[in-house]
Amino acid sequence: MTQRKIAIASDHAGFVLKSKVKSWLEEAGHQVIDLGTDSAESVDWSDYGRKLGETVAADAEMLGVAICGSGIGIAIAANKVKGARAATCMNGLMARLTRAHNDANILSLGERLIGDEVAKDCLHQFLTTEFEGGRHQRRVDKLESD
Ligand SMILES: O=C(CO)[C@H](O)[C@H](O)[C@H](O)COP(=O)(O)O
Repeated sequence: MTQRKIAIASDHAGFVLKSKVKSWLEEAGHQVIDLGTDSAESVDWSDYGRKLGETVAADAEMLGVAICGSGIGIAIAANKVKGARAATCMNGLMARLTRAHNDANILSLGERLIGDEVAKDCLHQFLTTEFEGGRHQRRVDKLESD
């Protein structure tokens, strides 16, 4: 697998899975930038989603992993940032398709909704699938037109 720069962020409800994701990615040789949160103390997904969106959107080579309880709130926050394309995924097929068709640059996971094996499969698919371009590029480009 190509080694990547991967930023990760979670709220308190995603903190445990974020710690595991960090280990799995580092074991696989990826460079991980951990944007927090750093404990299970209650924080706001809106802050961490924005921070992750800004970090990933600023570097075309970077991918991101966002985690909250459902994977929804933190993705909504990341997607407010221009250039961030976060997709909440519940299985590996969704993670593969959002890379292949949407050129998603942030995988969003819900710690309260999926187990470790599903999370690992989502990560694997997300990191090993290339954007297909072509007709999909035209659609993604329209996201950036004002
Ligand atoms: O944003 C969410 C809902 O889409 C996440 O699941 C949050 O992690 C959740 O709302 C946090 O809830 P809590 O009761 O404050 O732990």
